Amino acid sequence: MHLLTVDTLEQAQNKIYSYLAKNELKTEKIALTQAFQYILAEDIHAPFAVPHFRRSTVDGYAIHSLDTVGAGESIPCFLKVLGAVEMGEENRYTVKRGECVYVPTGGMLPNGADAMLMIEYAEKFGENEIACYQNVKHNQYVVDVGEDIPEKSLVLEKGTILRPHEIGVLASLGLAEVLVYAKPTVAIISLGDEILQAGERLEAGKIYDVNTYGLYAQAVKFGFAVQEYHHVKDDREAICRILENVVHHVDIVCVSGGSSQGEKDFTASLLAEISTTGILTHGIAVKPGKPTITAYDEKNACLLLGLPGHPVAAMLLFELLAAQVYRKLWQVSPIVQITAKMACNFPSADGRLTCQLVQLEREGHEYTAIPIFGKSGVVSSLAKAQGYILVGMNSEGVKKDEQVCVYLI
Ligand SMILES: Nc1nc2c(c(=O)[nH]1)N[C@H]1C(S)=C(S)[C@@H](COP(=O)(O)OP(=O)(O)OC[C@H]3O[C@@H](n4cnc5c(N)ncnc54)[C@H](O)[C@@H]3O)O[C@H]1N2
Ligand code: MOO
Repeated sequence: MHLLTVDTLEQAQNKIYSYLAKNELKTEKIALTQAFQYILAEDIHAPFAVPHFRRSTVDGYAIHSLDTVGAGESIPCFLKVLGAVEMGEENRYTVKRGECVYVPTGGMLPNGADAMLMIEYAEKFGENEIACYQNVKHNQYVVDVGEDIPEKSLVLEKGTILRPHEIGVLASLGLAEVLVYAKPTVAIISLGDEILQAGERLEAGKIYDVNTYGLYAQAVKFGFAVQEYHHVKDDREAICRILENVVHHVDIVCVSGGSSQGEKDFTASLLAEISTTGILTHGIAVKPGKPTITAYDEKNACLLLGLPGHPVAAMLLFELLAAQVYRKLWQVSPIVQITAKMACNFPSADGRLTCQLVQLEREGHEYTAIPIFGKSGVVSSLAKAQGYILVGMNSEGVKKDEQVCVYLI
């Protein structure tokens, strides 16, 4: 009888981390248009203040706010119009007391003026005058120099995931390129005599390949680049050939299936042969995902993961191992979690950390987490889930109505 000696999830993660951390993280300069979902590899300081000139936030007249003290709907004050600031042009005017200049939204404020009067509260009066029907406050509708981003301030930190929002901020600084971590390249190798590819005829005993596509999308979601994917039958020689080949040109090899101890489960022995470290972990105290294998090839700086064939386990373990360890290396903030109330009692697995997929239901301002029961081979549970909860290996479980952290997926 051969039982797996299991690592805790943390031990398995730390082993991988210690090898990956020996290599310098690869970075590259990329165009801002391509930067979505990359991770920033440098702190960004503002090279200049944003805005770098005082701007109006409305269409109206740049004025001295003190001129409007006491003005209102029935008692206007009168201001002389000097002219208009053109959009995108440098201001040429100086506004003195009793004067004003027309400025469009976003235009440059003239010298002297300290506030904007919206055109809705102004009425043309004669050739060069307006009647002002509002008591305008100092700085009203004006964005000061550096009010948005002060010069030299830290705008974005290294390790920030670039969403459209951060890309907009970088664009405001006039940056056409940005230094990011290069996406680690991934090869996915799905094993199994029973696996069919989409488009092939469904036959008794066969199933369609889920893991190649699920892992592909997981990799993209977490900032990796899938370089190649292969389906290989349970033939030791064939698997060995492909592993020996891909290990030279990707950063991570994800083998799906063959992780357990069946007659045709070759992953562990092959990863032991191919890596320089031998097997780092075979068996993690986590449910699902127990038979997961890790190894590292120092010659090619390649992480080797033997993920369980069951799709729920394969996708989850990719997240817990590859994604979380790389996020730690990149110093990315942890995966977003929300608090929810447990819908029912939920037991823990004996001596294993349980990662339980849950559905979220909203009641008013609170969320309820409903466990999705199903074995880790049940694919439909993946699409129902919005997140997962972790139930500690030494915990007795979670009680109904207890508050839990839900990691969003
Ligand atoms: N005697 C034991 N049997 C099993 C154990 C054990 O400890 N002792 N562990 C079970 C657990 S837990 C898991 S998880 C699986 C792990 O299996 P393998 O990694 O060896 O994978 P396979 O046997 O090849 O496949 C398992 C299951 O997953 C399906 N599969 C595989 N690849 C795909 C794919 N690309 N797309 C969709 N589904 C896939 C496969 O058809 C099997 O149903 O072992 C248990 N057994
Ligand atoms: O890892 Mo297995 O997926 O526990 O079912």
